[in-house]
Amino acid sequence: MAIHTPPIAVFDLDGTLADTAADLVATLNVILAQEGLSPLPLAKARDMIGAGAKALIERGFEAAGKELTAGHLDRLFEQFMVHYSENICVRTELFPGVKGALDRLESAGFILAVCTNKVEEHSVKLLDELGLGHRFAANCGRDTFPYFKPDARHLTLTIERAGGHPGRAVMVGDSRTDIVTAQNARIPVIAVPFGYTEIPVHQLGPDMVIDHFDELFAAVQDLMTPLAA
Ligand SMILES: O=C(O)COP(=O)(O)O
Ligand SMILES: [Mg+2]
Repeated sequence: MAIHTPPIAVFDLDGTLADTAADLVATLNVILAQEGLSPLPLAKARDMIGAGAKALIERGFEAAGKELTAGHLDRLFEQFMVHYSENICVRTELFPGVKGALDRLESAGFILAVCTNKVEEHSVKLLDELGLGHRFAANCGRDTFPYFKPDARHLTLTIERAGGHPGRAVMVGDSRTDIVTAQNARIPVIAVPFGYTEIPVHQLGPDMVIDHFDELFAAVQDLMTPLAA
């Protein structure tokens, strides 16, 4: 690795940078209603987020007691993507402290990137609407590469595209998918406990858990100091 390679922090999007559940579940409920099924409460459906929109539809229909054929799922997925794109930032908000934490990392010379199982177009659109579009050197979705989380290459290729190096990287995420991805890539991972996961994140083996973004910089420093030494 070049001695001057700047450190990089890679963020998951849904449940990590932004609380997207209300808008994702609202779209899911439009699709369920269209199929004659009752809406799912937000509290029940939020933990179904994290493996992409298709998985969310599958999990939603399973919870509503209806099986889908592959063709039917594909058609509903198309409809979901159109409706969600038009309603991507109605109730979605950044989690507290995100902007300050990004500022802190940037002023310490970190490259910032996003690695999400949202499709890239939606990730770009949402981060623009949240006023963060310009902050990330790479914004890589489920369809950016032929690989997606938990495949380590989604993360390592995001790092490469952003101009970073896996040996000077840290991942921040909210789910088992993120933790496994980072572990597969041998990159340290910090978990946030306020995202979308049925199993509490501290039980999923992250290197650290932070309760608020105000704690991120210190956690990153702790994890990366030995790497930088
Ligand atoms: O499930 C999704 O839509 C994407 O989730 P992620 O941003 O947590 O990877
Ligand atoms: Mg997530």
